Amino acid sequence: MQSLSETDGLIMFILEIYLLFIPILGRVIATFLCSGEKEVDLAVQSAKAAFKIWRKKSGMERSRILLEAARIIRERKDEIATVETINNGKSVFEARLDIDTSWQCLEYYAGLAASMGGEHVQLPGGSFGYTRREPLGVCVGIGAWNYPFQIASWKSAPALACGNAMVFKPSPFTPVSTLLLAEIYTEAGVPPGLFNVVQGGAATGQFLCQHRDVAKVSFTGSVPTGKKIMELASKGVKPVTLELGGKSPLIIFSDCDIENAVRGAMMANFLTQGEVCCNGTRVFVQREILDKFTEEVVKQTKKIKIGDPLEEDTRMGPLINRSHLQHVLGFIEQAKNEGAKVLCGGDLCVPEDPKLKDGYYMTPCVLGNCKDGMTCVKEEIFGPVMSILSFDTEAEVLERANDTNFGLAAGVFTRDIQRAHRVVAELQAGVCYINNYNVSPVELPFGGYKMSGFGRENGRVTIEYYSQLKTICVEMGDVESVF
Ligand SMILES: NC(=O)c1ccc[n+]([C@@H]2O[C@H](COP(=O)([O-])OP(=O)(O)OC[C@H]3O[C@@H](n4cnc5c(N)ncnc54)[C@H](O)[C@@H]3O)[C@@H](O)[C@H]2O)c1
Ligand SMILES: C[N+](C)(C)CCCC=O
Repeated sequence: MQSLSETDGLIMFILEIYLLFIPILGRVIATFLCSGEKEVDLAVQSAKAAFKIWRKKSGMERSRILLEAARIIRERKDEIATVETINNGKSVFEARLDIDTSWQCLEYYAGLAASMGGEHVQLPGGSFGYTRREPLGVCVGIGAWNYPFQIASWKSAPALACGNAMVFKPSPFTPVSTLLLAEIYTEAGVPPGLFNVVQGGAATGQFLCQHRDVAKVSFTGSVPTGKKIMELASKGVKPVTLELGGKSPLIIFSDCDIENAVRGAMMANFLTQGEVCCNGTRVFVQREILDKFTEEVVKQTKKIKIGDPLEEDTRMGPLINRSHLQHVLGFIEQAKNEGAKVLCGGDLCVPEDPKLKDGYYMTPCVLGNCKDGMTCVKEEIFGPVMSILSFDTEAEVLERANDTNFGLAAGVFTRDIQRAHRVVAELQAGVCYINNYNVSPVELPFGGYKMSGFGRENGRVTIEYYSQLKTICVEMGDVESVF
């Protein structure tokens, strides 16, 4: 049974049922049963049975099934995006981009599945050794609510390509779209139970992390929860991947293409209502262009169309829930008290359409006159709030940009190619963008430095996080015993 403290007042746990509120309308659309210890065990056991079949398949066989799943996702893209929008609140325009990076991820790992292998090493006297890259077993994926379908795809695609099974727990705020992914994998031909979904909050997550038949935990969420997951997993000496929060710097030098820098800053702050882990929310602008940049960014921010995210031209929908909305507005109040200036937005927004009156909408906010010590500059807000800071020199901005416990992402806008590479080499962040922000080609690894986590998603390297290496030593002569 879930404890009431986890409900945040939004999803009300009544015995083992919870009520799902949708952000667009601010009302209940469904009820769900939470998975308890028994259901978690059933899911793990069925994944374990499927793993026995799946691990024996060749890479080519796994590849074909993943490609089929990718094809079905592409075919059902609009439907999945609509479900994601209803559940999360992000604009359907953006949700479609999330679905694109999901099927692309499946295609990418389908492409790698057949070429995963070990190496052969010649030893003296004709003896030799070789390595086998083997799956881990039943892996657990635990997701956040901001990119529900994408997170489940980014975790399951490499896991399955490597021959693992996965039990996935989405956030209880966004339980729906992951079920479509499970349905699609089944339709594509994975053995029943290979990708299982359990529903619930912290308690369900804990059962998963503690289960003795779970080989690995891949987690996306906040730093405090990440620490708990690491502690739980350590008891079973299970490897973990942690994709955690951030407070990333975006550095705009005065020699940049200013129109692109403004577009980049908007991409870095306002996707998914600002509820993005890698957002570049500390926008450092070189003093010579501070006024021009700020004026343009405020002008563009005021133009963002807020409203029903299912409408084609809407670019900002509601935040995930009421308590998060209040949390974000609280940061803006505090920023004002600490001396920041609200240049636009930062207010509750009631769209004209009466059916949206109870939704969780706010106007995107740009804060000026920000200083390094302010709370809005130090803490992850996870809402549509951009903090603008000025700087004078490269050395100074690098020091200030790195002065944080987070290290997920960073960006730099400049026309000086030497400076761009010099600066990113010094930035303490797992993902750095030059002259763009928040694009996510699945061919490139994604993940953080410092307290933003470790392990990676996407890219070739992620194979290493979902497999283990076995060494086989083969003797071709007689045993030379020392005894
Ligand atoms: N680095 C990334 O790739 C990435 C991506 C998306 C979101 N995030 C981060 O996620 C956070 C927002 O998401 P959130 O509010 O859903 O995070 P959260 O940490 O509250 O919850 C994440 C998931 O963990 C589960 N959970 C909570 N307590 C648990 C416990 N004790 N044991 C096991 N599972 C538990 C939740 O039910 C949910 O499924 C932000 O900090 C954001 O930066 C990071
Ligand atoms: C697709 N983005 C924008 C890079 C976001 C990745 C997941 C972070 O929350």
